[in-house]
Amino acid sequence: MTADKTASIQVEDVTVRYNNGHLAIYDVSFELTGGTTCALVGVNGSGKSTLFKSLMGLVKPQQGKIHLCGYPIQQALKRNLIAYVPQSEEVDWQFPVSVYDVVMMGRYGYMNFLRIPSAIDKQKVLQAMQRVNIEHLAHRQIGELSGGQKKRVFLARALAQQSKVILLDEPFTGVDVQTENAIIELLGQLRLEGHLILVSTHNLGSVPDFCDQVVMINRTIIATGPTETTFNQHNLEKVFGGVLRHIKLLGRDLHDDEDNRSVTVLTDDERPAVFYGQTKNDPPAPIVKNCCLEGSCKKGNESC
Ligand SMILES: Nc1ncnc2c1ncn2[C@@H]1O[C@H](COP(=O)(O)OP(=O)(O)OP(=O)(O)O)[C@@H](O)[C@H]1O
Repeated sequence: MTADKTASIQVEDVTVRYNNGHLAIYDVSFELTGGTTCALVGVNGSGKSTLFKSLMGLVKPQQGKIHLCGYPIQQALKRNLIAYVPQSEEVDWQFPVSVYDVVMMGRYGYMNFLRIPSAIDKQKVLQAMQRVNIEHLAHRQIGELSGGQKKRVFLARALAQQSKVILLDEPFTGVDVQTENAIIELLGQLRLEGHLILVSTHNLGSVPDFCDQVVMINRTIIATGPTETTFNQHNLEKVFGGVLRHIKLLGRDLHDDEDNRSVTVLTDDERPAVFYGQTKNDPPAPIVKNCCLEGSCKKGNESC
C-alpha cells in the first residue's frame, strides 16, 4: 500500500488522561502540512511523547480528533503514512534482533502475514541503511551499538517505511555533533522531498537551523507557527516558565565538543536578550543554550 494523500497532521482539541488519572495534555490543536520540519519543544513532562503516542494510536485521547494525511489514525497506519523514531529509553535493546531485522520492520506494512521480504523490501532496506551510513552494521545485534548508531538504525527503519509523516522523539539525545549534523542534513533532504517531520528536541540552539515551524507545548499548546516569528524569547519563557531570564553565558566554554557557536548577551537590561550565533555580527536569533533551561547549568555557571 502506498501513501495517496498529501502529508499533513491535523490535531483538534486533543485531551489525554492516563489510566492513573493524570491529565497529560489537554485541548491540543495544531495543523501541519508536507515539506515541513517542525520542532516540538517543551519542558520534561510537558506531553511531547504523549502527543507522539497519540499520533501513533498508542494512547487513545479521551477527547478530540487526529487526522494524518486526511485519514483517521488507524487508516493512516494501515496505509504506512506515518513512521515513528522512538526515544531510546522506550526500546528494549536486549531484544535479540539485528540492525537489518529492525530496519526490515519498516517494511512489515508492505508484506503479507507471512512477512517474507520481497526483492523490493530488501532493496529499500539496503538503501535506507546506506542513507544513514549503517550498512556495515547490518548483522550486529542492536544492543551492541553506540547511542548514535542506535538512532541511525531507527531512522533507517523510518526511511525504509517510506512514510510521508515522520515523528522523531528526541533524536539528538546522546549523539555527538557529527551525528546530530548528519541527522539534521537528512531531515533537510526529507523535507525537500515533501515529507512532514515532527521532531521533539531539547536542543533549542539548533531549532532555527533546521526547523521552519515550531509547536511549543506545556500540556496544552502555548504557541505554534513559523520558527522565525514564533520561536522567540517571549514564547520560550512562557513554555519554560521564565527560567531563561538569567542566562549570561559567553563564548566557547559553553561547549565540550566541536560546536564553536557562542551565546552573547547583547544588552545590559535587567532582562538581557541572549543571542546565539557564530559571531557577534550574525543576524540575531532569539536562542539560548539548552544546558541552562532546566535550572542546572552543566558548566556550574552561577548566572544560570
Ligand atoms: N503511562 C503513563 N501513565 C501515567 N502518566 C504518564 C504516563 N506516561 C507519561 N505520563 C505522565 O504524563 C506527563 C507527560 O509525559 P510525557 O512523557 O508525554 O512528557 P514529555 O514532554 O515527553 O517529557 P520528556 O521531555 O521528559 O520526555 C508526565 O507528567 C508523565 O509523568
